[in-house]
Amino acid sequence: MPVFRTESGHEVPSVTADEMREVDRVAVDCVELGMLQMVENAGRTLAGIVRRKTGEPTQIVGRREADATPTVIVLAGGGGNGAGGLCAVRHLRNHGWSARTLLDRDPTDLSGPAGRQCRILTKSGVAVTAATDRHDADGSDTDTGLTHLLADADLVVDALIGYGLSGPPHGTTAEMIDAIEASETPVVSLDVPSGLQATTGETPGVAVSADTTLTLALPKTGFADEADDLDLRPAVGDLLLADIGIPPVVYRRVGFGAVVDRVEKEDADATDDQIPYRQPFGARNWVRLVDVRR
Ligand SMILES: NC(=O)C1=CN([C@@H]2O[C@H](COP(=O)(O)OP(=O)(O)OC[C@H]3O[C@@H](n4cnc5c(N)ncnc54)[C@H](O)[C@@H]3O)[C@@H](O)[C@H]2O)[C@H](O)CC1
Ligand SMILES: [K+]
Repeated sequence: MPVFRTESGHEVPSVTADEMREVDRVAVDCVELGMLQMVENAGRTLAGIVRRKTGEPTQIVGRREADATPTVIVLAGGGGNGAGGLCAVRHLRNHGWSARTLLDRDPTDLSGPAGRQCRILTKSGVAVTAATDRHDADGSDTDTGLTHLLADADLVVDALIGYGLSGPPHGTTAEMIDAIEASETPVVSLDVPSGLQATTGETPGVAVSADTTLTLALPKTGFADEADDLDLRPAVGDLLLADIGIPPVVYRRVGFGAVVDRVEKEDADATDDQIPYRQPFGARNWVRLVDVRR
């Protein structure tokens, strides 16, 4: 199991998609942390990273006028990953960023956390549309029109698919991944670059090549390439880890991870509440992961 390291040398164990699902389950069932709370923490941190990357509305230099508003396009799917993207749109707009979102499906097809985040946006007067609903002046199809839209943006957020990828991306989702790949606009992927298997790092079909990946709670095993001396996969880009508020006792209950084991051995008599699993975040709610060891 690859162990990731922060810039200051703090070690963070990685998880497979199934282990992450188990962390989620324990967080919800045993600690009563709500899925929507975790989504909110993910979306808010994502918005913060996007703001850092695009600059204050009055401070942008280079591509735009000094007083321009940064434009961010969030491409969102229908699962937990899309929910985080929709949440980030709200936080970006609250801070004055021009953020809009396009879904890989009709908004009426959303349920669960994505449905809730979508309703919060629409009830706040923010339009949420399917990428296929776009009617471009030049009559171009979804794929081409979307590529133009992305090219005009300052940053694209990829919140289409996270650790829930099942088989090669298909339909509108695959077209949206193609459009991201065809544009040269910087991409921030939420949790996992869409199309990449979180556990193995394989790409069964089209996949996003991210400039930055903001992964949630713990890094995923597939981010390190077993065949290439555990190097970070280039498709992950700059790897950041977000704190989504999961308390250490959840990781202990799930009972995985070399780092967790080692900490337990050092403090074998500690009770659940005392296990000193050291969160790597320090004073911030995200941290950069720079390398990996076995
Ligand atoms: N503790 C956490 O880590 C939390 C993670 N969160 C986020 O939730 C996702 C996982 O959510 P889930 O709903 O299980 O799956 P996804 O959103 O990744 O994907 C489901 C979504 O994708 C579609 N889909 C799957 N495969 C394909 C395909 N081959 N082609 C097209 N579409 C596909 C599927 O139909 C669904 O719509 C995790 O990654 C985090 O981002 C939360 O923030 C809560 C806590
Ligand atoms: K994603």
